[in-house]
Amino acid sequence: MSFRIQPAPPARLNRCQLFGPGSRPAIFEKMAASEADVINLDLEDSVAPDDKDTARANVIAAIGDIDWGEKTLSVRINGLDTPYWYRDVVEILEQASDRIDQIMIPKVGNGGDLYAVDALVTAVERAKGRKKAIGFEVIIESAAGIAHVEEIAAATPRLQAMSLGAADFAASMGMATTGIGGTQEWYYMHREGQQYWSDPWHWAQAAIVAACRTHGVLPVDGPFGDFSDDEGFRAQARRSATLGMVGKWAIHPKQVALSNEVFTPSEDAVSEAREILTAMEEATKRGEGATVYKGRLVDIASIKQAEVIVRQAEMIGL
Ligand SMILES: CC(=O)SCCNC(=O)CCNC(=O)[C@H](O)C(C)(C)COP(=O)(O)OP(=O)(O)OC[C@H]1O[C@@H](n2cnc3c(N)ncnc32)[C@H](O)[C@@H]1OP(=O)(O)O
Ligand SMILES: O=CC(=O)O
Ligand SMILES: [Mg+2]
Repeated sequence: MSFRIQPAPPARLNRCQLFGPGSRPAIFEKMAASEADVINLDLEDSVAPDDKDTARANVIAAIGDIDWGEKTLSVRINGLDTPYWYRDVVEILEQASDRIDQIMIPKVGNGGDLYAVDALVTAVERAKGRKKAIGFEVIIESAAGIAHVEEIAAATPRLQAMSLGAADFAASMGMATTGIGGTQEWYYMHREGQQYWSDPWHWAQAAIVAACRTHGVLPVDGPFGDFSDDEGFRAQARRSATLGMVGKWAIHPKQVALSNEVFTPSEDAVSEAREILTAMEEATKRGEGATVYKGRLVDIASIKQAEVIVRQAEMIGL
């Protein structure tokens, strides 16, 4: 309980973030033509060390040269524990066109990491007279990141979105898996000869959602590595949506439609939400705070739940 009003996150679509290596410019036009709401041109882990400079140059050129439409355009820079990151920030902000919307900072461990990047970004923006302030998005993908998740969410007004990076997260936590996201073979309960799989990502996702919602940041689920497993992707994305996340990464173009499908409310969900709002309007006129809709309780909290879905539908134009 608090007298403070929960801040609204940025009012933009973030159902799918499509990634592509900055060292592979042949796919940039395909990324731009995709149905993803956000494009992440990667300078980090999908780019080999010897290709870092070329990838950076490719990305700087592509930001201005390619028609990215209405998409949010983001570049994932290298981590603060590498020799590359400062050059990523400086060269992008000195040389790339204003079309870039965000930089994504991987492996953040505390609020101080964002302070450092913010200081550098602010200095370059001022020096170059850049009019459009760049936004930040971060990846929580380490033990330190999840331990300081709320501090990170509160660290800078530039922060727009926060993703869970299942691959690095698993490595940092020492998890016994090489799978990127999704069901993990050993994470099960056993009862009467049956195995019941549980969700090892749940607690980290819930912590991210809570930190994000407290500070008006968009919570996003990261990669699902097995791009041949559509049902696995769908199940992971549905769990994320149920927990309050607004979208998911695609590390292959075939995952874009799956992510958009899950994070776009269905016609039935939208009409039900609208009906709940109507039922509550009528209840309010009768002086009631609670009423019955399709045999179940709806009350003032139901208005807020329904509004989440209706707002989402309105943004998408449904
Ligand atoms: C853990 C993390 O950090 S995840 C984030 C970082 N990782 C990444 O960015 C990886 C992004 N994905 C990729 O690099 C690639 O999709 C790979 C390596 C997984 C697979 O690449 P390919 O072997 O070329 O895939 P595939 O042959 O199935 O591609 C099918 C088509 O999609 C295109 N394509 C492949 N990846 C992408 C992409 N990310 N965006 C747009 N188009 C793509 C291919 O060019 C090909 O196009 P075509 O039909 O016109 O020839
Ligand atoms: O960067 C993403 C991850 O899963 O690691
Ligand atoms: Mg990572």
